[in-house]
Amino acid sequence: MKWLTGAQYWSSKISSQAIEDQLENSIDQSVLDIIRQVKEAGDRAVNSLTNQFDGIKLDDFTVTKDEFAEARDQVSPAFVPALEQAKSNITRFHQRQLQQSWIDSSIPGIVLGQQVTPLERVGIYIPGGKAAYPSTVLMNVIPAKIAGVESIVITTPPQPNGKVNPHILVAAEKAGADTVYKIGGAQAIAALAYGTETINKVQKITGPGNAYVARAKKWVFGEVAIDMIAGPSEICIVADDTAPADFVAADLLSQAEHDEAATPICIVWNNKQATAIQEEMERQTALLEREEIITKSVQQNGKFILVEDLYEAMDIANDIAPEHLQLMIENPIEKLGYIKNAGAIFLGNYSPEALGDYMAGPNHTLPTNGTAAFSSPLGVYDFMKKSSVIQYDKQSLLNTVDAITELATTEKLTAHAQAIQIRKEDDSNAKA
Ligand SMILES: NC(=O)c1ccc[n+]([C@@H]2O[C@H](COP(=O)([O-])OP(=O)(O)OC[C@H]3O[C@@H](n4cnc5c(N)ncnc54)[C@H](O)[C@@H]3O)[C@@H](O)[C@H]2O)c1
Ligand SMILES: N[C@H](CO)Cc1c[nH]c[nH+]1
Ligand SMILES: [Zn+2]
Repeated sequence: MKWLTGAQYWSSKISSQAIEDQLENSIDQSVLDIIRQVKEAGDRAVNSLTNQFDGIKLDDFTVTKDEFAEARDQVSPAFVPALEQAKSNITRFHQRQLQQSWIDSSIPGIVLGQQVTPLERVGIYIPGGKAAYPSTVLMNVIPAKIAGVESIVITTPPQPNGKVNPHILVAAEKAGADTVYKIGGAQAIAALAYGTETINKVQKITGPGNAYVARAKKWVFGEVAIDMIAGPSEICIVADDTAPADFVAADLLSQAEHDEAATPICIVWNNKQATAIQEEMERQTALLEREEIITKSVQQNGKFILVEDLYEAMDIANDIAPEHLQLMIENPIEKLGYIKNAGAIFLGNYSPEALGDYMAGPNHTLPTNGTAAFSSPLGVYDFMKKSSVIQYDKQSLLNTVDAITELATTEKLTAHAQAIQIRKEDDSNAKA
């Protein structure tokens, strides 16, 4: 982990941005080339890109019924009840997000309302490069189902044997996805956005992925809707002396293990505490399976930020706007009001991010890379759109003629004024 003071944090932001910009440029070049290939050559391009990036030649990307059946036999007996438990918690939480259409007719002669309609076709990206994420299947498909989306398709990278990870398939089936395609990376995003011979163009793409996936979503936005930029995982822990060093270390490592680009950050105001956490991290890393990935992510992106006090810690956390923020401090709920920017906020020593990743119920698809400053967790609302409803009776319209005419003529839009005036004239003719 890199050690910084609060002052160094604020001044380091400028130089690190330049490095990030360079990185994004090189990823953008590859991503734009991939998108162009898929747009021009459809399935043929998806085929050769899958061969290039996933090392497998596939004739057909669609997961078959036999493959679903095979997957059911491959998962351990304990997996299905664990999945069911998570499904039940995620469903209960997300049902509260369902928005209803409404009609207001409280003003006589006027009906106004908002009609809420589910999207018809959505595509969900499920990461599958360095690890497979059945939990992410639940987190994306369940809100889409609750919203009432008709067609839910999943794309996820094939494994070297040409199959999809069986846990992803079992989760897809349990959550109610319609089709799963074996396509990963930016080529999957392009196929969903523009359609190919095999894949129907969708209306919206949701789901997290690595930097290629995240940038591809950004580039296809406009052709389709996207949920957010959910890229490599981030965890930021604000820890006071009451936080057990081994818990803090374990939580930082839990997100570092996602990939080399994951970012663990710890903000403390006690040097001794930071040293204890660092020692714990080293001890625990050596015992973990994904030691190599963890070490890279910790060395490249990890930070200890040593600040003056809790309030400076919270200022910096707000500035980072992390995907996940853990407040491992005394009485954390009392400080909730200070936190403005975070995808998910975990309070206390017994609410580790891993709880939210799998089981608590709130969504784990969250804005990353500072975008939590202006975006929200994935939810049922991401799978619904709204139409406004307006009905005026004749008298109510006539009551507004002068005001509308004034506004329309101010904008020099006389055809707008005419569309209103014609109804007034119609009324005068009727009376004459
Ligand atoms: N924010 C969230 O909610 C959330 C949830 C789960 C996972 N994640 C993140 O998702 C990410 C998953 O990443 P992953 O890599 O394991 O899986 P992934 O499925 O996102 O990416 C794998 C694909 O990337 C493409 N790819 C790899 N190298 C490439 C290259 N050099 N050029 C072009 N394309 C290339 C390949 O097509 C491959 O199929 C991690 O960063 C993890 O932190 C985020
Ligand atoms: N921490 C990830 C979101 O950044 C979600 C996840 C899935 N599985 C484990 N973790
Ligand atoms: Zn995680």
